[in-house]
Amino acid sequence: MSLTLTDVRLTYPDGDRVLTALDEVSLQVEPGQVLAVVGPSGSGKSSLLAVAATLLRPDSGRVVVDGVDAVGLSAAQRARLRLEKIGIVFQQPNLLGSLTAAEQLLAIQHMRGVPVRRQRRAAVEALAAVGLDGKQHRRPHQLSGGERQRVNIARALTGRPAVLLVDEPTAALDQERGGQIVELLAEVTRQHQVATVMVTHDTEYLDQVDDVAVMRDGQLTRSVAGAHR
Ligand SMILES: Nc1ncnc2c1ncn2[C@@H]1O[C@H](COP(=O)(O)OP(=O)(O)OP(=O)(O)O)[C@@H](O)[C@H]1O
Repeated sequence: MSLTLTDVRLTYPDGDRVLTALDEVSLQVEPGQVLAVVGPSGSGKSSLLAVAATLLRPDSGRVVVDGVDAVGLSAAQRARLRLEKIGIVFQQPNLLGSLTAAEQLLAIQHMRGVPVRRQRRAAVEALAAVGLDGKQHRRPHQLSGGERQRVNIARALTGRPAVLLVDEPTAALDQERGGQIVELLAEVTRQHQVATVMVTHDTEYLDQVDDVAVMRDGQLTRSVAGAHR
């Protein structure tokens, strides 16, 4: 249930030249671990998440998700891999406005072909596990920003993914709620034994993660400060 990137190179066309967004990037995240990736704007963090999510195919290198080498797969096979093994938490909780918190989770299960009736109880339990006990009937506008992000995290975990990819989860939150969200991510990572990569600008929460890597000009280096656990 781990995530491994080996010597990943990704370029974008840039006029008559190419821009190297990821320059021989390697990383490994084990089940139950959170790797935080920090770095300046434009350094390649979103590109890294997109490659790890198998949304972008690298020019070269290997991306192995829970033992499956994703680079050689067709688009349809990658879509299935994402559905079965990868949970994604975006910066803005992109919840559907007309659905309740529980229905957000059920909609994903429906897309996976799981009969919805059997899943209702699991959805309520998953929401309780992220601290939303009793709020399963609320629609997004009836939840706070932090609570919406909790629904987002519960939804990403619904399919029991091997890998959780998180993009700036605290960007829309104040410091206290941001800290609580990172704490929750660390907790669910251990409970569900997922391999989590979290891209963040917020360096104040890094004491809660297992490892920190720094992205600069497309190159990823391990930070000394991160190796504290
Ligand atoms: N679709 C694209 N086409 C061309 N260049 C791109 C594309 N997407 C990103 N880039 C460039 O690739 C580099 C890395 O971008 P990326 O979005 O991965 O950085 P980032 O670290 O996530 O930045 P931010 O923190 O601002 O979100 C930047 O120079 C960016 O301009």
